[in-house]
Amino acid sequence: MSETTDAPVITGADPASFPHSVLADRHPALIRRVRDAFPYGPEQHRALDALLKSAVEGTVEALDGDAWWDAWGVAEYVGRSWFEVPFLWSESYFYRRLLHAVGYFGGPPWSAPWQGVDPFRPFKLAELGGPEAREEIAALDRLAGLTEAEQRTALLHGSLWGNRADLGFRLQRAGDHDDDADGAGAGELVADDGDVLWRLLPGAGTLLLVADNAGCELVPDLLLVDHLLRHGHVERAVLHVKPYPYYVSDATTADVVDAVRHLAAAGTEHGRRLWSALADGRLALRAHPFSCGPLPYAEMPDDLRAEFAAADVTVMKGDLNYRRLVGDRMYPPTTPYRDTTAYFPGPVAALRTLKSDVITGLAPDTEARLVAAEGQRWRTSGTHALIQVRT
Ligand SMILES: O=P(O)(O)OC[C@@]1(O)O[C@H](CO)[C@@H](O)[C@@H]1O
Repeated sequence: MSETTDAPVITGADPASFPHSVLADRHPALIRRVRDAFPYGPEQHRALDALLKSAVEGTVEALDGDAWWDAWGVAEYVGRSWFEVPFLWSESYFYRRLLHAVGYFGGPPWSAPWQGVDPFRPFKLAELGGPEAREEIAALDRLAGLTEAEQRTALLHGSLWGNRADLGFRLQRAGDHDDDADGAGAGELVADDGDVLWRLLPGAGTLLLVADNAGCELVPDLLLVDHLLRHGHVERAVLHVKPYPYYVSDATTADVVDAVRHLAAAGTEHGRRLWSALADGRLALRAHPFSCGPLPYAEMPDDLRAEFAAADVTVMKGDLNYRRLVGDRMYPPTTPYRDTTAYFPGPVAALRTLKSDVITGLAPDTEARLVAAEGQRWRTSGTHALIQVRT
Protein backbone atom coordinates (compact mmCIF):
# COMPACT_ATOMS: atom_id res chain seq x y z
CA MET A 1 0.00 0.00 0.00
CA SER A 2 1.26 3.47 -0.75
CA GLU A 3 0.99 6.71 1.23
CA THR A 4 -1.70 7.82 -1.23
CA THR A 5 -4.10 4.91 -0.68
CA ASP A 6 -3.36 4.51 3.05
CA ALA A 7 -4.56 8.00 3.89
CA PRO A 8 -8.04 7.88 5.46
CA VAL A 9 -11.01 8.96 3.34
CA ILE A 10 -12.54 12.15 4.81
CA THR A 11 -16.02 11.91 6.38
CA GLY A 12 -18.05 14.19 8.64
CA ALA A 13 -18.19 11.71 11.53
CA ASP A 14 -16.14 13.82 13.96
CA PRO A 15 -18.41 16.60 15.31
CA ALA A 16 -15.39 18.90 15.62
CA SER A 17 -14.39 18.44 11.97
CA PHE A 18 -14.77 20.82 9.04
CA PRO A 19 -16.91 18.35 7.02
CA HIS A 20 -19.26 17.95 9.98
CA SER A 21 -19.82 21.71 10.04
CA VAL A 22 -20.56 21.73 6.31
CA LEU A 23 -23.16 18.99 6.66
CA ALA A 24 -24.67 20.26 9.93
CA ASP A 25 -24.52 24.04 9.36
CA ARG A 26 -23.73 25.02 5.78
CA HIS A 27 -26.32 22.79 4.13
CA PRO A 28 -29.25 23.87 6.38
CA ALA A 29 -28.24 27.53 5.87
CA LEU A 30 -28.24 26.99 2.14
CA ILE A 31 -31.71 25.45 2.21
CA ARG A 32 -32.93 28.55 4.05
CA ARG A 33 -31.31 30.89 1.53
CA VAL A 34 -32.76 29.06 -1.47
CA ARG A 35 -36.21 28.90 0.13
CA ASP A 36 -36.12 32.66 0.76
CA ALA A 37 -34.94 33.49 -2.74
CA PHE A 38 -37.86 31.94 -4.66
CA PRO A 39 -41.67 31.97 -4.41
CA TYR A 40 -41.78 28.20 -4.37
CA GLY A 41 -45.06 26.33 -3.98
CA PRO A 42 -46.19 24.04 -1.14
CA GLU A 43 -44.80 20.91 -2.79
CA GLN A 44 -41.31 22.41 -2.91
CA HIS A 45 -41.54 23.68 0.68
CA ARG A 46 -42.51 20.20 1.83
CA ALA A 47 -39.63 18.67 -0.09
CA LEU A 48 -37.20 21.22 1.36
CA ASP A 49 -38.48 20.47 4.89
CA ALA A 50 -37.91 16.77 4.28
CA LEU A 51 -34.42 17.40 2.94
CA LEU A 52 -33.52 19.58 5.92
CA LYS A 53 -34.59 16.85 8.33
CA SER A 54 -32.83 14.13 6.39
CA ALA A 55 -29.61 16.11 5.97
CA VAL A 56 -29.25 16.75 9.70
CA GLU A 57 -30.80 13.70 11.36
CA GLY A 58 -31.42 11.14 8.68
CA THR A 59 -29.75 8.57 6.52
CA VAL A 60 -28.98 8.29 2.85
CA GLU A 61 -32.07 7.25 0.87
CA ALA A 62 -32.39 5.95 -2.67
CA LEU A 63 -33.49 8.66 -5.09
CA ASP A 64 -36.55 7.10 -6.67
CA GLY A 65 -36.53 7.23 -10.42
CA ASP A 66 -33.13 8.90 -10.60
CA ALA A 67 -31.22 6.47 -12.76
CA TRP A 68 -28.41 9.00 -13.25
CA TRP A 69 -27.72 9.07 -9.55
CA ASP A 70 -27.97 5.28 -9.20
CA ALA A 71 -24.87 5.11 -11.36
CA TRP A 72 -22.82 6.79 -8.61
CA GLY A 73 -23.10 4.12 -5.98
CA VAL A 74 -26.10 5.25 -3.94
CA ALA A 75 -26.95 1.60 -3.20
CA GLU A 76 -23.71 1.22 -1.28
CA TYR A 77 -24.63 4.00 1.16
CA VAL A 78 -28.42 3.68 1.58
CA GLY A 79 -29.37 3.53 5.27
CA ARG A 80 -26.10 5.05 6.50
CA SER A 81 -25.79 8.45 8.17
CA TRP A 82 -24.83 11.34 5.89
CA PHE A 83 -22.01 12.00 8.35
CA GLU A 84 -20.44 8.54 8.00
CA VAL A 85 -20.19 8.17 4.25
CA PRO A 86 -17.35 9.87 2.30
CA PHE A 87 -17.71 13.64 2.56
CA LEU A 88 -17.15 14.02 -1.18
CA TRP A 89 -20.07 11.72 -1.79
CA SER A 90 -22.49 13.17 0.80
CA GLU A 91 -22.02 16.74 -0.40
CA SER A 92 -22.75 15.81 -4.00
CA TYR A 93 -25.75 13.81 -2.86
CA PHE A 94 -27.01 16.88 -0.99
CA TYR A 95 -26.89 19.05 -4.11
CA ARG A 96 -28.66 16.42 -6.19
CA ARG A 97 -31.38 16.16 -3.49
CA LEU A 98 -31.72 19.94 -3.32
CA LEU A 99 -32.29 20.16 -7.07
CA HIS A 100 -34.88 17.40 -6.86
CA ALA A 101 -36.63 19.23 -4.00
CA VAL A 102 -37.05 22.44 -6.00
CA GLY A 103 -38.19 20.60 -9.13
CA TYR A 104 -35.09 21.40 -11.18
CA PHE A 105 -35.13 18.06 -12.98
CA GLY A 106 -38.86 18.34 -13.56
CA GLY A 107 -40.84 15.57 -15.17
CA PRO A 108 -43.11 15.75 -18.18
CA PRO A 109 -42.83 19.37 -19.44
CA TRP A 110 -46.52 20.17 -18.89
CA SER A 111 -46.21 19.42 -15.18
CA ALA A 112 -42.74 20.77 -14.55
CA PRO A 113 -42.78 24.56 -14.44
CA TRP A 114 -39.62 24.78 -12.31
CA GLN A 115 -37.59 22.51 -14.53
CA GLY A 116 -34.22 24.07 -15.31
CA VAL A 117 -34.64 27.02 -12.89
CA ASP A 118 -31.24 27.38 -11.21
CA PRO A 119 -31.90 27.79 -7.45
CA PHE A 120 -28.56 29.57 -7.04
CA ARG A 121 -29.02 32.06 -9.87
CA PRO A 122 -30.09 35.04 -7.70
CA PHE A 123 -26.86 34.75 -5.70
CA LYS A 124 -24.72 34.41 -8.80
CA LEU A 125 -26.33 37.42 -10.48
CA ALA A 126 -25.99 39.52 -7.31
CA GLU A 127 -22.28 38.78 -7.30
CA LEU A 128 -21.87 39.72 -10.96
CA GLY A 129 -23.63 43.02 -10.28
CA GLY A 130 -21.63 43.77 -7.11
CA PRO A 131 -18.55 45.81 -6.17
CA GLU A 132 -16.05 42.96 -6.54
CA ALA A 133 -17.12 42.39 -10.15
CA ARG A 134 -16.84 46.13 -10.83
CA GLU A 135 -13.34 46.12 -9.36
CA GLU A 136 -12.38 43.24 -11.68
CA ILE A 137 -13.35 45.36 -14.68
CA ALA A 138 -11.60 48.46 -13.29
CA ALA A 139 -8.40 46.43 -12.77
CA LEU A 140 -8.22 45.76 -16.53
CA ASP A 141 -7.11 49.35 -17.15
CA ARG A 142 -4.21 48.90 -14.73
CA LEU A 143 -3.13 45.73 -16.57
CA ALA A 144 -2.59 47.61 -19.80
CA GLY A 145 0.60 49.27 -18.51
CA LEU A 146 2.33 45.96 -17.68
CA THR A 147 4.56 43.74 -19.84
CA GLU A 148 2.98 40.65 -21.36
CA ALA A 149 4.68 38.37 -18.80
CA GLU A 150 3.50 40.58 -15.93
CA GLN A 151 -0.03 40.63 -17.32
CA ARG A 152 -0.03 36.85 -17.62
CA THR A 153 1.12 36.40 -14.02
CA ALA A 154 -1.40 38.97 -12.77
CA LEU A 155 -4.19 37.18 -14.62
CA LEU A 156 -3.09 33.78 -13.31
CA HIS A 157 -3.17 35.12 -9.77
CA GLY A 158 -6.50 36.84 -10.43
CA SER A 159 -7.95 33.50 -11.52
CA LEU A 160 -6.38 31.75 -8.52
CA TRP A 161 -7.61 34.20 -5.89
CA GLY A 162 -10.99 34.47 -7.60
CA ASN A 163 -11.51 31.05 -6.04
CA ARG A 164 -11.10 32.51 -2.56
CA ALA A 165 -14.70 32.92 -1.57
CA ASP A 166 -17.22 30.71 -3.30
CA LEU A 167 -20.80 31.32 -2.21
CA GLY A 168 -20.97 28.19 -0.04
CA PHE A 169 -17.88 29.30 1.83
CA ARG A 170 -19.25 32.83 2.26
CA LEU A 171 -22.48 31.43 3.62
CA GLN A 172 -20.67 29.68 6.44
CA ARG A 173 -18.29 32.57 7.03
CA ALA A 174 -21.25 34.94 7.47
CA GLY A 175 -22.55 32.60 10.20
CA ASP A 176 -19.14 32.45 11.88
CA HIS A 177 -18.85 36.28 11.87
CA ASP A 178 -15.36 35.71 10.64
CA ASP A 179 -14.56 37.41 7.40
CA ASP A 180 -10.85 36.69 7.05
CA ALA A 181 -11.19 35.68 3.44
CA ASP A 182 -14.05 37.89 2.31
CA GLY A 183 -12.97 40.79 0.23
CA ALA A 184 -9.43 40.49 1.56
CA GLY A 185 -6.46 40.87 -0.76
CA ALA A 186 -4.40 37.92 -1.91
CA GLY A 187 -2.82 35.86 0.88
CA GLU A 188 0.08 33.45 0.92
CA LEU A 189 0.94 30.89 -1.75
CA VAL A 190 1.93 27.69 0.06
CA ALA A 191 3.21 26.17 -3.21
CA ASP A 192 3.91 28.03 -6.44
CA ASP A 193 4.68 26.09 -9.64
CA GLY A 194 3.63 29.05 -11.79
CA ASP A 195 6.89 28.93 -13.79
CA VAL A 196 6.36 25.25 -14.57
CA LEU A 197 2.92 26.06 -15.90
CA TRP A 198 4.26 28.78 -18.22
CA ARG A 199 6.88 26.37 -19.54
CA LEU A 200 4.08 23.96 -20.51
CA LEU A 201 2.17 26.61 -22.39
CA PRO A 202 4.35 28.11 -25.15
CA GLY A 203 3.31 26.37 -28.32
CA ALA A 204 0.87 24.19 -26.47
CA GLY A 205 -2.12 23.38 -28.62
CA THR A 206 -5.04 22.91 -26.26
CA LEU A 207 -5.60 24.14 -22.74
CA LEU A 208 -8.38 22.39 -20.89
CA LEU A 209 -9.63 24.49 -18.00
CA VAL A 210 -11.96 22.78 -15.55
CA ALA A 211 -13.88 25.75 -14.20
CA ASP A 212 -15.14 26.11 -10.66
CA ASN A 213 -17.33 29.04 -9.59
CA ALA A 214 -19.38 31.48 -11.63
CA GLY A 215 -19.23 35.26 -11.18
CA CYS A 216 -16.06 36.72 -9.70
CA GLU A 217 -14.07 33.53 -10.27
CA LEU A 218 -15.25 32.77 -13.80
CA VAL A 219 -14.63 36.33 -15.03
CA PRO A 220 -10.87 36.19 -14.25
CA ASP A 221 -10.74 32.61 -15.59
CA LEU A 222 -12.11 33.90 -18.90
CA LEU A 223 -9.72 36.86 -18.87
CA LEU A 224 -6.80 34.44 -18.44
CA VAL A 225 -8.04 32.27 -21.31
CA ASP A 226 -8.49 35.35 -23.48
CA HIS A 227 -4.91 36.42 -22.76
CA LEU A 228 -3.43 32.99 -23.51
CA LEU A 229 -5.32 32.77 -26.80
CA ARG A 230 -4.52 36.32 -27.82
CA HIS A 231 -0.79 35.99 -27.15
CA GLY A 232 -0.45 32.57 -28.78
CA HIS A 233 0.32 30.61 -25.60
CA VAL A 234 -2.43 28.21 -26.63
CA GLU A 235 -4.25 27.71 -29.92
CA ARG A 236 -7.43 26.48 -28.41
CA ALA A 237 -9.08 26.33 -25.00
CA VAL A 238 -11.81 24.06 -23.74
CA LEU A 239 -13.73 25.22 -20.70
CA HIS A 240 -15.38 22.45 -18.70
CA VAL A 241 -18.44 23.66 -16.83
CA LYS A 242 -21.12 21.84 -14.84
CA PRO A 243 -24.09 20.37 -16.72
CA TYR A 244 -26.42 21.61 -13.96
CA PRO A 245 -26.24 23.81 -10.82
CA TYR A 246 -23.95 22.41 -8.16
CA TYR A 247 -22.07 23.41 -4.97
CA VAL A 248 -23.95 26.71 -4.90
CA SER A 249 -21.92 28.81 -7.27
CA ASP A 250 -20.36 26.32 -9.70
CA ALA A 251 -20.38 27.61 -13.26
CA THR A 252 -22.79 26.24 -15.84
CA THR A 253 -23.11 27.25 -19.50
CA ALA A 254 -25.69 29.91 -18.50
CA ASP A 255 -23.09 31.40 -16.13
CA VAL A 256 -20.48 31.54 -18.90
CA VAL A 257 -22.99 33.40 -21.05
CA ASP A 258 -23.65 35.84 -18.19
CA ALA A 259 -19.92 36.37 -17.60
CA VAL A 260 -19.12 37.00 -21.28
CA ARG A 261 -22.12 39.32 -21.60
CA HIS A 262 -20.96 41.10 -18.44
CA LEU A 263 -17.51 41.70 -19.99
CA ALA A 264 -19.05 42.76 -23.31
CA ALA A 265 -21.60 45.05 -21.65
CA ALA A 266 -18.79 46.78 -19.76
CA GLY A 267 -17.38 47.67 -23.19
CA THR A 268 -14.18 45.65 -22.76
CA GLU A 269 -12.23 44.32 -25.74
CA HIS A 270 -11.87 41.08 -23.73
CA GLY A 271 -15.62 40.50 -23.89
CA ARG A 272 -15.66 41.00 -27.65
CA ARG A 273 -12.66 38.68 -28.17
CA LEU A 274 -14.14 35.95 -25.99
CA TRP A 275 -17.39 36.22 -27.91
CA SER A 276 -15.49 35.74 -31.20
CA ALA A 277 -13.38 32.89 -29.77
CA LEU A 278 -16.59 31.08 -28.82
CA ALA A 279 -18.00 31.78 -32.28
CA ASP A 280 -15.00 30.44 -34.19
CA GLY A 281 -14.33 27.49 -31.85
CA ARG A 282 -11.00 28.61 -30.38
CA LEU A 283 -12.86 28.56 -27.08
CA ALA A 284 -15.20 25.60 -26.66
CA LEU A 285 -17.54 24.69 -23.82
CA ARG A 286 -18.01 21.21 -22.47
CA ALA A 287 -20.39 19.98 -19.74
CA HIS A 288 -19.57 16.38 -18.88
CA PRO A 289 -21.95 14.50 -16.53
CA PHE A 290 -19.01 13.29 -14.41
CA SER A 291 -18.38 16.92 -13.43
CA CYS A 292 -21.36 16.65 -11.06
CA GLY A 293 -20.50 13.13 -9.95
CA PRO A 294 -19.51 12.40 -6.33
CA LEU A 295 -16.29 10.55 -7.16
CA PRO A 296 -12.60 11.38 -7.45
CA TYR A 297 -11.15 11.91 -10.93
CA ALA A 298 -9.19 8.66 -10.48
CA GLU A 299 -12.55 6.97 -11.19
CA MET A 300 -13.44 9.04 -14.24
CA PRO A 301 -15.04 7.37 -17.27
CA ASP A 302 -12.97 6.55 -20.35
CA ASP A 303 -14.40 9.29 -22.58
CA LEU A 304 -13.43 11.99 -20.08
CA ARG A 305 -10.00 10.41 -19.58
CA ALA A 306 -9.52 10.61 -23.36
CA GLU A 307 -10.41 14.33 -23.33
CA PHE A 308 -7.84 15.06 -20.62
CA ALA A 309 -5.27 12.91 -22.45
CA ALA A 310 -5.79 14.93 -25.64
CA ALA A 311 -5.16 18.28 -23.93
CA ASP A 312 -1.64 19.68 -23.73
CA VAL A 313 -2.32 20.81 -20.20
CA THR A 314 -5.35 20.62 -17.90
CA VAL A 315 -5.92 23.30 -15.27
CA MET A 316 -8.21 22.32 -12.40
CA LYS A 317 -9.75 25.27 -10.62
CA GLY A 318 -10.86 25.37 -7.04
CA ASP A 319 -11.11 23.43 -3.85
CA LEU A 320 -13.59 20.77 -4.88
CA ASN A 321 -11.71 19.97 -8.09
CA TYR A 322 -8.54 19.65 -5.99
CA ARG A 323 -10.27 17.21 -3.65
CA ARG A 324 -11.45 15.21 -6.64
CA LEU A 325 -8.07 15.39 -8.36
CA VAL A 326 -5.84 14.17 -5.53
CA GLY A 327 -8.55 12.19 -3.68
CA ASP A 328 -10.53 13.41 -0.67
CA ARG A 329 -8.21 11.94 1.93
CA MET A 330 -6.38 13.11 5.02
CA TYR A 331 -2.89 12.90 3.52
CA PRO A 332 0.28 13.80 5.32
CA PRO A 333 0.68 17.31 3.79
CA THR A 334 4.12 16.46 2.38
CA THR A 335 2.70 13.60 0.26
CA PRO A 336 3.96 14.46 -3.24
CA TYR A 337 1.34 16.04 -5.52
CA ARG A 338 2.87 14.08 -8.40
CA ASP A 339 2.09 10.78 -6.59
CA THR A 340 -1.55 11.66 -5.92
CA THR A 341 -2.02 12.73 -9.56
CA ALA A 342 0.09 9.95 -11.14
CA TYR A 343 -3.05 8.35 -12.63
CA PHE A 344 -4.01 11.54 -14.51
CA PRO A 345 -3.52 11.08 -18.26
CA GLY A 346 -1.55 14.28 -18.96
CA PRO A 347 0.05 17.36 -17.41
CA VAL A 348 -2.25 18.74 -14.74
CA ALA A 349 -2.16 21.98 -12.79
CA ALA A 350 -4.21 22.85 -9.71
CA LEU A 351 -5.14 26.46 -8.91
CA ARG A 352 -6.85 26.45 -5.57
CA THR A 353 -7.44 28.43 -2.40
CA LEU A 354 -7.36 26.19 0.66
CA LYS A 355 -10.93 25.70 1.95
CA SER A 356 -10.99 22.07 3.07
CA ASP A 357 -8.72 19.63 4.90
CA VAL A 358 -7.06 18.01 1.89
CA ILE A 359 -3.54 19.07 1.04
CA THR A 360 -0.57 17.48 -0.72
CA GLY A 361 2.77 18.63 -2.01
CA LEU A 362 3.84 20.92 0.82
CA ALA A 363 7.53 21.36 1.62
CA PRO A 364 8.22 20.14 5.19
CA ASP A 365 9.31 23.61 6.36
CA THR A 366 6.16 25.19 4.88
CA GLU A 367 3.94 22.77 6.75
CA ALA A 368 5.89 23.31 9.98
CA ARG A 369 5.61 27.09 9.65
CA LEU A 370 1.87 27.00 8.94
CA VAL A 371 1.18 24.68 11.87
CA ALA A 372 3.32 26.75 14.23
CA ALA A 373 1.45 29.91 13.23
CA GLU A 374 -2.13 28.64 12.94
CA GLY A 375 -2.52 25.05 14.14
CA GLN A 376 -4.62 23.41 11.42
CA ARG A 377 -6.71 26.49 10.57
CA TRP A 378 -4.75 27.28 7.40
CA ARG A 379 -6.30 24.22 5.75
CA THR A 380 -9.82 25.66 5.66
CA SER A 381 -9.60 29.43 6.16
CA GLY A 382 -9.40 30.37 2.46
CA THR A 383 -6.49 32.71 3.15
CA HIS A 384 -3.85 30.49 1.55
CA ALA A 385 -3.59 29.24 -2.00
CA LEU A 386 -1.49 27.02 -4.20
CA ILE A 387 -0.38 26.53 -7.78
CA GLN A 388 0.79 22.94 -8.26
CA VAL A 389 1.76 21.36 -11.57
CA ARG A 390 2.53 17.80 -12.58
CA THR A 391 4.19 17.66 -15.98
O1 LIG B 1 -14.66 24.18 -5.03
P1 LIG B 1 -14.70 25.51 -4.36
O2 LIG B 1 -15.80 26.36 -4.89
O3 LIG B 1 -13.39 26.19 -4.38
O4 LIG B 1 -14.97 25.29 -2.83
C1 LIG B 1 -16.06 24.54 -2.42
C2 LIG B 1 -16.15 24.51 -0.94
O5 LIG B 1 -16.55 25.73 -0.38
O6 LIG B 1 -17.09 23.54 -0.69
C3 LIG B 1 -16.52 22.46 0.03
C4 LIG B 1 -17.16 22.34 1.32
O7 LIG B 1 -18.52 22.40 1.13
C5 LIG B 1 -15.06 22.69 0.18
O8 LIG B 1 -14.40 21.83 -0.67
C6 LIG B 1 -14.85 24.10 -0.24
O9 LIG B 1 -14.66 24.82 0.91
